Amino acid sequence: MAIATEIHQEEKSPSKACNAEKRWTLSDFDIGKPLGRGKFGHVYLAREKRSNHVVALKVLFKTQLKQSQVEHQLRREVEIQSHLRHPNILRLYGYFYDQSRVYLILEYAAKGELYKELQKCKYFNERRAATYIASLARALLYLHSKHVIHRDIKPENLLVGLQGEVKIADFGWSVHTFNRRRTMCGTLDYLPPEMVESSEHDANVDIWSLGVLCYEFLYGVPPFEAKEHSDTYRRILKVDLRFPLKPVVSSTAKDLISQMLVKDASQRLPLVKVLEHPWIVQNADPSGIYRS
Ligand SMILES: Nc1ncnc2c1ncn2[C@@H]1O[C@H](COP(=O)(O)OP(=O)(O)OP(=O)(O)O)[C@@H](O)[C@H]1O
Repeated sequence: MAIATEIHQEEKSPSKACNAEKRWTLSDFDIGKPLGRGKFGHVYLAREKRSNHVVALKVLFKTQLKQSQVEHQLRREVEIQSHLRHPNILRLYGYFYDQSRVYLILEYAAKGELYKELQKCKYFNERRAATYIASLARALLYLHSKHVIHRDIKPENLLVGLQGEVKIADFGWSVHTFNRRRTMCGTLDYLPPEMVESSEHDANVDIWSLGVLCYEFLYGVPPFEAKEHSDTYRRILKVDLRFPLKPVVSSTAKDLISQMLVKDASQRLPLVKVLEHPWIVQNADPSGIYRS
């Protein structure tokens, strides 16, 4: 399957192909219905005219990007995401811009946002949660092999493809790194202890977030939720992990969560072991697609 970036690249000489993304313009697309809006702009369903490929076109306003000083972050996001190729990572095919806007050409995730599904169901059954967690563990393994740490895994950043496959969609906080990082970022509920303490962190931060996500999938709320931010921080630092009686969750699932939510980052269950954990083996659909 090839969107026109790839088709164009094949048609052009190699030197021109290097700049393939820069040659897109709005007139290359038929614009369809709005898919949603974010902080910095709108997302539309669109079709690339030459290839007929359906995509999601994200339109960002330069003034808003400048005001919020996120141009650097966006550039990093585009640079990282455009090089990734994995079934559980949303493709970024290319980008272009005009005087007032930046356009991102994204893979279309037909089933929309995962957190809406979670809100609808309140919590997922174990087969569904395990299928998503296994897919995400595979996607994170791939990212880490490319020295990319995501740092912001949470339901709001996950989309669902046509077949029901989960896709990591937002790379705003990701970093390409060979070193250990010391930057403070991410959303409170999913912050690992070493990031709360602003100390050095590495790819193991994503294992922590996967543990938080697994808990939220199964219980419908994140594990360290509290009314005050300071209390959430305190609960994270203590790893104040409690499993409610309802909904009923298997002890193997709780075992996996407990092995991912470990304060010492180096002691968290490695992603390869997550995939071998009995709860994943027994519950995850190997196809990565949850069928209700
Ligand atoms: N590739 C996509 N396929 C399908 N729907 C999408 C896609 N990208 C975005 N959307 C929809 O458009 C909405 C807005 O997306 P966008 O990424 O701009 O904002 P956001 O991630 O929700 O918020 P923020 O601006 O805080 O990052 C999403 O919530 C989703 O419903």
